[in-house]
Amino acid sequence: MAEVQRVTVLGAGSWGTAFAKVLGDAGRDVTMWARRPEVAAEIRERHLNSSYLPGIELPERITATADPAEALDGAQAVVLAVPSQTLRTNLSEWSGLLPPDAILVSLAKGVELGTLKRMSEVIAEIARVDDGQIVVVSGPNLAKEIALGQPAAAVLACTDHDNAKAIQQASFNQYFRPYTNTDVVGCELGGACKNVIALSCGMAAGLGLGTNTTATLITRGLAEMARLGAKLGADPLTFAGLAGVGDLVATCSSPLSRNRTFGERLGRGETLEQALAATGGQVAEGVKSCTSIRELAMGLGVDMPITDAMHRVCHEGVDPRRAGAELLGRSQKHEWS
Ligand SMILES: NC(=O)c1ccc[n+]([C@@H]2O[C@H](COP(=O)([O-])OP(=O)(O)OC[C@H]3O[C@@H](n4cnc5c(N)ncnc54)[C@H](O)[C@@H]3O)[C@@H](O)[C@H]2O)c1
Ligand SMILES: O=P(O)(O)OC[C@H](O)CO
Repeated sequence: MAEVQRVTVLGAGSWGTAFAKVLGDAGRDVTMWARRPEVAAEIRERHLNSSYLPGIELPERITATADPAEALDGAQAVVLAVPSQTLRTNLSEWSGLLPPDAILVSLAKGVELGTLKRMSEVIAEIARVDDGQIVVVSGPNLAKEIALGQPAAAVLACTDHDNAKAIQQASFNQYFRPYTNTDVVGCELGGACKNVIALSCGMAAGLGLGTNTTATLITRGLAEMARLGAKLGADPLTFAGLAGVGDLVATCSSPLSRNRTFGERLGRGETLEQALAATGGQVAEGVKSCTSIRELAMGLGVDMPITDAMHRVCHEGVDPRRAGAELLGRSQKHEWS
């Protein structure tokens, strides 16, 4: 297994920047690509990214540029840290610049609208690489907490165990503990589905509901993501791990979660447009993934009632209170049917 020392992070948003810090604190040489030249300059010259992680000092070994060719030169691993729905377009622009043997690391948690592909499937298609060259990062990783150096674990999923190990070696440090996993399907579905469930938990909070409701949504959310995973060949154990329960608990309960916050605004009566405006341009993936995951599930005959409800609230104008009442009014069933 070759040691990974030179890493490029494409995307300087919240998680891209926090993950770059993880790598820098693990002793790697990191070059970030930022879409806005002023963000690149601030990272390079002042070791700050005040637009996304105000007050966080970045390691001196992180540099940044707005030129993707410069960023990718000599990279042994390339971290893709852009939103799910723009990954295809972003990567199409970069694919000719990727060093051929570089391990591609996916941070995005979503399912592509239209194609219904997971992120590693989009990467394999656009970068024309074997799936063993793609490592998926998932788990309870709220960017701000990680950037503050608060302890957290993550999963690095790859069909090629050596490549997962290489990124594990490159990223573990005093506060970040990554585990390897070979269940790419389960880890990606967990990461995408939990965003939708976090929307529902936020919505419940916005409606003034308490902990029993949150726990019910988390647990039944877990049941519906596990049903989808089973149909797509995921390992059921994955959903009991960091990419399943772990990420659900973090995202569904933290006020730092963009998805939970978005749902809370809808629950309080804001419109989709008002909630979108309040994100300040940061991505709440569940708002789009509720539609793609619902379509994926429907095509496979998998029942995902909470995801369906979130789609109808976000995109069909259904009132959150009515969506809640309809969820409760469905026909009675066995817990595991
Ligand atoms: N923030 C977190 O705590 C966190 C943790 C784990 C996973 N993730 C996932 O990582 C992915 C990236 O999240 P983030 O928090 O860094 O998002 P963000 O919204 O904070 O940043 C997105 C970055 O992508 C760039 N970008 C490039 N092309 C873009 C385009 N066409 N439209 C919009 N942005 C574009 C933006 O400039 C920005 O630097 C998401 O899928 C998210 O679910 C986020
Ligand atoms: O802020 P959110 O809702 O995008 O969630 C961030 C991470 O995915 C938590 O693991």
